Amino acid sequence: MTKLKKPRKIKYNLKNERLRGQSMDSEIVKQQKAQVGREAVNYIHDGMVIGIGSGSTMWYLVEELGKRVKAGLNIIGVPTSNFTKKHAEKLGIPIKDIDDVDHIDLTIDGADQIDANYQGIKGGGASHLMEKIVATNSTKNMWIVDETKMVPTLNYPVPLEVIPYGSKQLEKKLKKMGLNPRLRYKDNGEFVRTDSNNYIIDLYLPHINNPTKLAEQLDTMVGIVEHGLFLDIVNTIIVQHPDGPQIIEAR
Ligand SMILES: O=C(CO)[C@H](O)[C@H](O)COP(=O)(O)O
Repeated sequence: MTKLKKPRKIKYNLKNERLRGQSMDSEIVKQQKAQVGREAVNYIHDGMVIGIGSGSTMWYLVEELGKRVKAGLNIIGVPTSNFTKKHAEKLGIPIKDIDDVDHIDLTIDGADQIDANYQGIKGGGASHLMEKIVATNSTKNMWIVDETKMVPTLNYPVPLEVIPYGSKQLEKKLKKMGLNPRLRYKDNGEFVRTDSNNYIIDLYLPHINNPTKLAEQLDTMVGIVEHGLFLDIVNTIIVQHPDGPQIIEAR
C-alpha cells in the first residue's frame, strides 16, 4: 500500500511572513498540531457522523482516527477535500459523500486564524468552499489549532475561491476597493486550482476589524464562489499550548 504524504501547504507567490506553510512551521508548532490532532479524536464516539476537515493539523487527527477505527470505533466520515477523502479511505475510515448522509453530528477542522470573538479565517489550503459546506451542514463545529493561530484581530490573508472566467477583472475590482488581492500561484507559475477546479485570490489586509462587513461585501460580488471568513460557525475550539490543551466553548 502506498503511503500518503503529509500535505505541504501551498506556497504563495508573495513573500509574507504571516503565511504559515507547513514547511515554515517551527518544531513547536508542528508538535502542537500533532498533539491537538490526536487529542480531538477523543470527541469522536461510536455511531457519529463526522465532518473531517483538511490541512496539516487534521492530518494527525485522521491518522489517529484510522487507528481507532481499526480498533473497532464505528463512525462515518464526511471529508472536506479530495486529499482528506483519499487519506481517510487509505486508513480504512468509512467515508460518505455529504449528499449521502442525513446529518453530520460534528465537524472537526483546522483554521488559519481565530480572533477574540472566535471568528475565523480558513482556506490557507484552498479547501474552504467544501469546508464551509460541510461546516454549515453540521450540528456542531470544532476547530483544532496550535496557539499561534489565536489573535486579537484577524490579519491573515482571506482566501476567495473564484471562477476562473474573468478572475483577472475580479482581481482589478478588488484592488480598486483597496482589498489588496493577489491571485494564488503554485511554485511552477500555474494557478492554484481548488478541488472544484476554481482559482484562489487572497486578500492581504493588515487588520480585519469588522469581518462581518467584509463578508457582506464579498458575498455580493459576482465571480466569488465563497470566501474564507467563517463567522459565527465554531462551537468549540481546542487550542494547544506547550503545557496542554485549552478548551474554549465559543457559542
Ligand atoms: O482551512 C484550511 C484548509 O483550507 C485549514 O484548516 C487551515 O489552512 C489550517 O491548516 P493547517 O492545519 O495546515 O495549519
